[in-house]
Amino acid sequence: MTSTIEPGVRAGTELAYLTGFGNEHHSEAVPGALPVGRNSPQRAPLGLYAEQHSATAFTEPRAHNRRSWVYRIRPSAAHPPFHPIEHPTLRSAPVTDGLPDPNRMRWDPVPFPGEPADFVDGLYTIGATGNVLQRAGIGIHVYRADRSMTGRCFADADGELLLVPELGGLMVHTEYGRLRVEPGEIAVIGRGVRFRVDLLGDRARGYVCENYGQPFTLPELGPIGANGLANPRDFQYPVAAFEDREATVEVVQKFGGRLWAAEYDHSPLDVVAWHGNHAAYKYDTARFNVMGTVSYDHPDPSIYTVLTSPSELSGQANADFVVFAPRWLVGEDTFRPPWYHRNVMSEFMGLVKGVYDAKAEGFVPGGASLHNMWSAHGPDAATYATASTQELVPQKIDDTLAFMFETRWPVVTTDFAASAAHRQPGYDEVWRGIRREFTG
Ligand SMILES: O=C(O)Cc1cc(O)ccc1O
Ligand SMILES: [Fe+2]
Repeated sequence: MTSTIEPGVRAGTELAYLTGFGNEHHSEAVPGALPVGRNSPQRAPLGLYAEQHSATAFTEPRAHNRRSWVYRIRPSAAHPPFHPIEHPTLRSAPVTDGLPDPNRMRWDPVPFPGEPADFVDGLYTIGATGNVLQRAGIGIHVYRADRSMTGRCFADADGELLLVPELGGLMVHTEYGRLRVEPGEIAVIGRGVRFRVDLLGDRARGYVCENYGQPFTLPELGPIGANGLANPRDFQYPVAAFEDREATVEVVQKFGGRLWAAEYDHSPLDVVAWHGNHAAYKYDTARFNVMGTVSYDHPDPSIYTVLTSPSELSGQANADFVVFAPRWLVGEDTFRPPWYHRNVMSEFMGLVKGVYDAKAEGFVPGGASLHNMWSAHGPDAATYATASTQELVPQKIDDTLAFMFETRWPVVTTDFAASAAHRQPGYDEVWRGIRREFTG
């Protein structure tokens, strides 16, 4: 395992978590670091600097408001100028070198870069939608890394980052503390939170939803009731852990669709204590309480929503994160896989492990598919043949995890993803073998 602590670092505490989605959490790595009864005393305890970090406007309703107070060794304001840097495979919306494309698309896993790459180097944009400067839409990326970030931190001012590891575990060191994330788990790094990623193994790969819009929250449950789907208590936030490190650290931030870098003379992961509801968190999808039919028909996949980023149009999400987790299928007189459909929402799918029940082959872990708005899709020919004739005994879908980033806007693919060698040219063929069965 790569070291989780850089030289000269003093980590405040053991790896531990605070539980509860969106709670007013509080944590101090050194006893007495957190002020009591006020956010900004004349002098903060232990010679720390108080700083507010907001993810929502001050005036947003309480139910949506996200902000935290951090108590740090140096205020974030103490930094040199940022200068733009290049990144060959990272793009933002609007994607100007791509085309909105009605074709169904599928890709094999993106190859690892030819040269050593950390989490930031290996980012690769498949597509994006909306407008990064207007805080609407999403970017869809893959990360590929074969080395940890050393002497380097990253922050995204353009969006919060939902990470879906597929290969290899990550230790994510954030300003708010550390998250250890393995495939099967997800992490969300709040907008503007600085972090660096260490690999727990030799290589790591996964998917990223960069959410330019409103922060992810839990979906309403409606008639489901007070419990179910992703339960709030299963979301884990880091305890404070800081780096007291006087050395050159390159801080890279994504701002307005570009990367900017500045050379700090200290680690910005120097928060000794914090309280609030804007941070970073993780969730184990094995905890997802899957709902499904116990009578007939395949339900709409909205019942698999883990997190949603609402848009200003009620019910039409800026982004939904949906998981297809292990579950029992028991529907009677029912075509059990997803039905054939055309959808206003655009559907990007990835696979963490196993086989997805709508695709008998070709959709592989680390691969991806994009079914843009109203593009007709559904089970491949082999899946239809099996599911329309098999005996309908109770069946467990097991050892699998597929997921979907769904958005209300069409996704524009980057030119390099659309023309990539790992794109499957014959994807349409999976539906070609569907036979005419009309008997009327
Ligand atoms: O297209 C897909 O495979 C995703 C999906 C799954 C499902 O169960 C119902 C609808 C849907 O779009
Ligand atoms: Fe679909």
